[in-house]
Amino acid sequence: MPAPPSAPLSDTRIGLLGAGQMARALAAGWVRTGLAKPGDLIAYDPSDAAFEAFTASVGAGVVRAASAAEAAGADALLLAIKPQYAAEALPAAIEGLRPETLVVSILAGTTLSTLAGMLPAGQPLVRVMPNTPCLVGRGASAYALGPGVADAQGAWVEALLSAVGFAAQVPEPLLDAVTGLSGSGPAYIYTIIEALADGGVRAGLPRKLAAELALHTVAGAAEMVAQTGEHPAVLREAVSSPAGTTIAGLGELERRGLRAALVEAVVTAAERARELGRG
Ligand SMILES: NC(=O)C1=CN([C@@H]2O[C@H](COP(=O)(O)OP(=O)(O)OC[C@H]3O[C@@H](n4cnc5c(N)ncnc54)[C@H](OP(=O)(O)O)[C@@H]3O)[C@@H](O)[C@H]2O)C=CC1
Ligand SMILES: O=C(O)[C@@H]1CCC=N1
Repeated sequence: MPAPPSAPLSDTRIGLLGAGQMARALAAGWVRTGLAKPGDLIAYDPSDAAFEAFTASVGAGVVRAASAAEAAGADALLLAIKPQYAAEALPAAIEGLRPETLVVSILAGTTLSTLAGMLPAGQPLVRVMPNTPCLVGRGASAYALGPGVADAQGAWVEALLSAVGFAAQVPEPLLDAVTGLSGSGPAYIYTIIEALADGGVRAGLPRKLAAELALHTVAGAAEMVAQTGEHPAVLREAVSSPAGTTIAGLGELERRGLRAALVEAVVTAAERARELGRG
């Protein structure tokens, strides 16, 4: 099997080191969009439960590697373990790596330079920060190319990420901020959806209806920003009648600091990514 990117995406075998939440979201997204077949994916994860969940999401036919080295023998290797385990897990994978194998890391905080120090000299390496909505084709990912990566390999990564959502190439120092915003961001939005639904219930709505209205309100508002191209403030003003309900609700959000809380959440998560990178 030729190494990426000379092979068509669909003919490239992708090894995965770690088959947990994020590996599952990416792999299932690739299969869902027809970019990969389950049999193209060879995953190593010591956890039976994680591998079973991986197979259930991605599809029958995914290959369970018996060792990290076996997964690393694919055409590209996705590093999808926790950053804290990298130093311990990578030596076993390196035994199976070929010099041309493209290593794609999604480890929060772990820099290209740290990873390169753990891999054979000259190993092509890309650092990516995806997010779990890749599972449904609505991911938001950013990536930075390592020094030895050919343009065509960068294009391969861009295609891999674009298949499951938005993707942007960035200078590596921005990736910790990306982690704080879009990597962790789905969790902030799930919290907002949950809280809106709770508010609906407090205001008297049945729980199921409140949950549906909260979900569709968030999805619809995001789609309005995407489709109209308007600044969110313009769209917010269009909802806010003078002396109306919305301005009363917004006042409460300002008093209770929602805006500042979200800003600080992103900044604090980005700082945590930097801390993880320092080991
Ligand atoms: N979850 C997210 O939203 C995002 C996560 N990331 C990054 O993705 C990476 C994975 O995160 P996530 O998927 O959430 O984590 P998970 O814990 O869900 O997945 C990691 C998996 O790796 C397994 N594992 C542990 N040791 C090894 C090993 N030596 N070899 C192979 N597999 C091993 C774990 O098993 P066990 O549980 O038994 O230890 C677990 O099943 C992290 O580096 C994270 O920073 C990036 C973007 C978003
Ligand atoms: O919480 C974490 O560390 C990972 C990285 C980005 C999202 N989840």
